[in-house]
Amino acid sequence: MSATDGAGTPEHDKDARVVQIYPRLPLETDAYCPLQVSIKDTVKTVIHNAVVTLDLDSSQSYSLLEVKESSGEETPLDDGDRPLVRVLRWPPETQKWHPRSQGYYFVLQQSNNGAKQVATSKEESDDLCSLPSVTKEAVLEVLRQRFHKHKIYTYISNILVAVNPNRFLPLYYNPKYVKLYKNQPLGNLSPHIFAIADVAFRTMLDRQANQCILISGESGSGKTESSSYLIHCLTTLNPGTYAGGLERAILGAGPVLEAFGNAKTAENNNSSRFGKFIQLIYLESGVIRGAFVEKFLLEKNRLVSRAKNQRYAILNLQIINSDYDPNIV
Ligand SMILES: Nc1ncnc2c1ncn2[C@@H]1O[C@H](COP(=O)(O)OP(=O)(O)OP(=O)(O)O)[C@@H](O)[C@H]1O
Repeated sequence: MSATDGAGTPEHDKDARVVQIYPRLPLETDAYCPLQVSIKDTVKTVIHNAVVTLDLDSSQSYSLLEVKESSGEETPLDDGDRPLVRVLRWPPETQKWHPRSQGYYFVLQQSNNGAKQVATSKEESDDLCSLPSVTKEAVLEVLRQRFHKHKIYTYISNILVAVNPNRFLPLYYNPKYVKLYKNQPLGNLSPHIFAIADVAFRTMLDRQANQCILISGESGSGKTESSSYLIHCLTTLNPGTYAGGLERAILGAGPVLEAFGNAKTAENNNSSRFGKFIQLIYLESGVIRGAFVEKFLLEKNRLVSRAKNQRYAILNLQIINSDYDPNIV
């Protein structure tokens, strides 16, 4: 087996298949590694085989990410996961060789490449309150240095500052971090949005009192994205909650609201032109019963008119650009 430029169409026998693994190395390359994988092979075995096949530095550690959609969302796999089991859940046409542009492949990434280094140990700069002098320059410099180390979160006491990375950092949001931050006092580990969710959840249970998380920032800073991560964490903290379904239902309401209330702006391609108040309703035991999403301050004028260099709301724009006949409805 060897790394190829992806032109070949590997064969497979009935007990094993050839899966497409694309290495993400410090030097960008189009090479890929077609690897024969059996149903029993774990991620650890597959990584080992890929590293040998691609002649990579075996003293480094690597991780394997599953990419399903062509949009490129990457799911980090655990060492014990079995890649072929995942492949068998993909559409049949993607289970044999197909162009990378269609999605459905694996990425092999060096663990120190990007967000794998979500160091969970504490650092002095984790909390801006510990700076010897708190000036605007010092604060910005610390945030900048942390950002370059892929540390997008920083505390100011019990406030979390999130810097928008403008790209998906898969390993930052690995489900294992929900478990890691569970029942940890704030500040015990490196700053993370899951720590905020966990503290709110625990305080609600301990005090049997409502808790509120306020997300604020300028347009495009990542408020909507952060609220999704919070909901993901809050719906998975209690094992009694059927997390997947509820999380899907709450987050699934987002695109519908966004069709009416979002518009492309200079700052954000999908800017929310309304505020959102999301309530998660819990039983005393901490099991979620449901959720309310309330909208406020909708920029209604965008539905009927637009200022210079501004766009209509997404749905209006689609209606305007389509062959839609208003007499039909
Ligand atoms: N934590 C994150 N990880 C990866 N990408 C992010 C993150 N936060 C924000 N982004 C990126 O930045 C874009 C803008 O973020 P988002 O829509 O959440 O901003 P916002 O503060 O809600 O903006 P607005 O106020 O205009 O609605 C997102 O579409 C996403 O691509």
